[in-house]
Amino acid sequence: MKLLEARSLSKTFRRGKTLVRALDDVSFSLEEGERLAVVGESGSGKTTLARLLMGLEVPDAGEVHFEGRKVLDKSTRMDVETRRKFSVVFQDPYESLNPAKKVFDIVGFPLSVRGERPDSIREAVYSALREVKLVPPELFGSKYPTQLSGGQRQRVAIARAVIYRPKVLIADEPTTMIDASLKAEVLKLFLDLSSKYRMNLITVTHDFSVAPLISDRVIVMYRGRVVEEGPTRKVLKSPSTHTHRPSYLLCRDWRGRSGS
Ligand SMILES: Nc1ncnc2c1ncn2[C@@H]1O[C@H](COP(=O)(O)OP(=O)(O)OP(=O)(O)O)[C@@H](O)[C@H]1O
Repeated sequence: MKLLEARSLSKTFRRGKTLVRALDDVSFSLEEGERLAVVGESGSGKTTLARLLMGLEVPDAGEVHFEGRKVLDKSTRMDVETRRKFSVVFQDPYESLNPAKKVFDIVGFPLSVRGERPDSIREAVYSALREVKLVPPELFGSKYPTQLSGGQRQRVAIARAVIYRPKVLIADEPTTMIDASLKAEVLKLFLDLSSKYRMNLITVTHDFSVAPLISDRVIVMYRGRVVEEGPTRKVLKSPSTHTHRPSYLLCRDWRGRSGS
C-alpha cells in the first residue's frame, strides 16, 4: 500500500526581491516498509521537501497524501494526529537539543506532551536510551547535552524521535555534523530501529555515499526538481540523466571514482 505520496509539490520562497523556487513540481511515492533517500547537492530543495511532508511548511501547489488520504495542500493544514505519525532527527545535535534540559526530559518530552503518566514515561525513556546504546540510561538521563559528545547527542536526538514510534522517521543530514568514524554506527542505528519498529525511514542527504547504506529507493533532486528516481542501487549505478552532473563531480564515492 502507498504510505506517503507527494503530488506535484511546488514551493517558492521570497528572499528580499528575489523569488527562490525551492520545489518545482515534485512527485514521488513511498510504499509501506520502504526506506527512501532524498539526495542532492546543497540548495536542491531536500529540506523543504522534508518539511512539507511533515506538514511544517505549506505548498504553493500540489498535495501530500498519507495512508490514502489527502493531508496537506495549499488550503489544508496537516492535522495533529497525522503530524504525530512523523518524527525527525535534525542535522545538528548541538542546536536541536535544549541545553537547559536534562537528557531524561528531552527524550521524554514527546510523551509528556501527550499526557502520559510519569512512571510509563520513565520506563519508555530508559528503554529508548538503551536502544540507542546510551547505557546505563540512569546516568545518561541525568546529564545535560553539553556534557555529551556530538555522537552521543545525536543518539539522544534519535531516542527522542523514536520514543513514540512514529510511522515515518525523517533523518535530515543525520551524519553531517558527527565524526566520520561514527557515521556507519549512527546509520546502522537508524536502520535497526526502523526495522525493529517498522518505521519508514526517509533520509535526506547531500552525501551520495550514504544512500546505498540506508535506503531501498532514492530520489535525486536538482534545483528543486526530481531528476532521478528508483531503486537505490540501480539509480546510483546507472543514472539516466545528466542534468544533475555537478553532483557527480562533487562526489568521489559515486560509482567508486571521481566523476570526470
Ligand atoms: N525559509 C526560507 N526562506 C527563503 N529561502 C529559503 C527558505 N528555505 C529554503 N530556502 C531556499 O530554498 C532553496 C532550497 O533550500 P533547501 O534547504 O530545501 O535545500 P537543501 O537541498 O536542503 O539544501 P541544504 O542541504 O543546504 O539545506 C535554497 O535556495 C534555500 O536558500
